[in-house]
Amino acid sequence: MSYAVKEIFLTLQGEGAHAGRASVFCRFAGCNLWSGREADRAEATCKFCDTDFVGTDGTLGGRYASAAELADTIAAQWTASTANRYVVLTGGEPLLQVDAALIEALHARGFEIGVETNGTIAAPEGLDWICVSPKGGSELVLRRGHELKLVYPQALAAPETFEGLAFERFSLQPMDGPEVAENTARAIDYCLQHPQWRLSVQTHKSLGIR
Ligand SMILES: C[S@@+](CC[C@H](N)C(=O)[O-])C[C@H]1O[C@@H](n2cnc3c(N)ncnc32)[C@H](O)[C@@H]1O
Ligand SMILES: Nc1nc2[nH]cc(C(=O)O)c2c(=O)[nH]1
Ligand code: SF4
Ligand SMILES: [Mg+2]
Repeated sequence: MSYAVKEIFLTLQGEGAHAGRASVFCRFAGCNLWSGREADRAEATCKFCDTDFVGTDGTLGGRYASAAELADTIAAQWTASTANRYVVLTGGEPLLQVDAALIEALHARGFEIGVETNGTIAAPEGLDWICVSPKGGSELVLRRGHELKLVYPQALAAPETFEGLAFERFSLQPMDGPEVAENTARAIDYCLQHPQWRLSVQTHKSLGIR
């Protein structure tokens, strides 16, 4: 299988339970909940996306012909010693493309594998940290995992809907956009009143890193 990748870069995980962790990000092209074109945003299932995942024109973007080729490119971005290697597979929607061959190739190179997913597609075996971020109006297929990270507020996805699911960690992430200040205040209030949830701020944005 070949892989369509938008960009690959080394940064700190900015969000959720692993915030602050050195990570190679592999952003796959394409998503099943939005075309990525502004003209289609109003009709998309997911309308608030903060990411350009269209095409393969980003840093180290391209079509990778094999799992080994993609895993080698990811490994080449890791500048530290081989200890604590961590890769975050994101997108776009990574589970449209991530398969057993890629998981095996990344593990063989010493990586722990995290994934950021919208939860609408079943996950292959072997992922080390599955972070599910449900989108109102879509069907949630991944109903257990390591982290559930809800962008807040969403009209069709109240936190109460998810609080009984089998996740180790529940993160509430203020929706970025024109109302981020108000969304952040509301998320803080929600976490104070519902301590099952922990606030996830997008630290990379305030730090000015990718
Ligand atoms: C760009 S998505 C890619 C992975 C996957 N498609 C998903 O939605 O989880 C990465 C993360 O950014 C979050 N996100 C996207 N747009 C956001 C926004 N405007 N404000 C806050 N978080 C956002 C998503 O919910 C997800 O947790
Ligand atoms: N630093 C940083 N952390 C992130 N965590 C999740 C991201 C994503 O777009 O999936 C992201 C991202 O784009 N940058
Ligand atoms: S599901 Fe993820 S990648 Fe797709 S449009 Fe929504 S936030 Fe963006
Ligand atoms: Mg992002």
